[in-house]
Amino acid sequence: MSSFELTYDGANLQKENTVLEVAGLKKSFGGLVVTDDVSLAIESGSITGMIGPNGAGKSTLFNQISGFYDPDDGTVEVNGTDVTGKQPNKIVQEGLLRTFQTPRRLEKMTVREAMLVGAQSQLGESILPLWISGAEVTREERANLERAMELLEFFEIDHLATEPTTSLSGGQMKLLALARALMAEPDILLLDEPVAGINPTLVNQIAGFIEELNQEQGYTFFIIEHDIEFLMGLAEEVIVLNQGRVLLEGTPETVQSDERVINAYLGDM
Ligand SMILES: Nc1ncnc2c1ncn2[C@@H]1O[C@H](COP(=O)(O)OP(=O)(O)OP(=O)(O)O)[C@@H](O)[C@H]1O
Repeated sequence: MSSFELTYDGANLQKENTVLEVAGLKKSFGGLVVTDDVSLAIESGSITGMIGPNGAGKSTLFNQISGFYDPDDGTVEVNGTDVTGKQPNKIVQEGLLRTFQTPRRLEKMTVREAMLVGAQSQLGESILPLWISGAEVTREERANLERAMELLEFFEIDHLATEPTTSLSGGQMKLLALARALMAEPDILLLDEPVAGINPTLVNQIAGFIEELNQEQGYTFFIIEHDIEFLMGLAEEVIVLNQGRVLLEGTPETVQSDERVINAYLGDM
């Protein structure tokens, strides 16, 4: 595995050790209550998992935290700043970014271009390089290009840099989604099913990447995943969501042996 130097400085950290704090988040669609009074806190430098049955409200919760949905009630704080109801790119600027279950294919772009456009849309800034914008390449653009290539190397997809994103496999798209997310240098990354539908070798490889990013570079992760082995191997803390509510929060051992969790979720697997 190649390494890359991270310019992460934790500058956004203000509140003691808490990078994300969610209080009383509620969201309904029509008459359906999807998240119901969800409160949780994520410590800086941790890996936290979230499990729960299909339709429990996990992705909806991530959408509210990251600004893709407006909560009906409740608050979201990132690094001590209230970001409730803010646009996703503003929340990225505060240090929180989410990935999606199904990454976009980014038609007509090469992998390298997708990295740079990713950073642009995530940060709401123009960082398009010369070959896209025709403008003079600034020092910042050069730095972004360098970081893009370092990240592609880290995820071992640098050989695909000039390939169209449409030629990537599902697993390679998952790696690209992670690499693009890191362009923004978020303090906390919310990953929505980062290993769904990919082969076991790549699942292990992605677990290794996440572990390295967490342990050696200090990134905080909050991960939704149905692959229990993957999640329990990575997370120190697991939150169980059931019918829009937090059923339980605890270590992987506590959660896996809890009868309510087995009945509501694990028993079906
Ligand atoms: N934009 C929306 N409009 C209407 N209903 C929605 C919307 N988004 C989510 N829902 C509904 O909210 C419920 C929870 O969906 P959500 O995707 O959050 O569940 P989940 O726990 O992530 O499930 P899964 O594990 O299957 O991905 C579902 O019944 C879903 O149909």
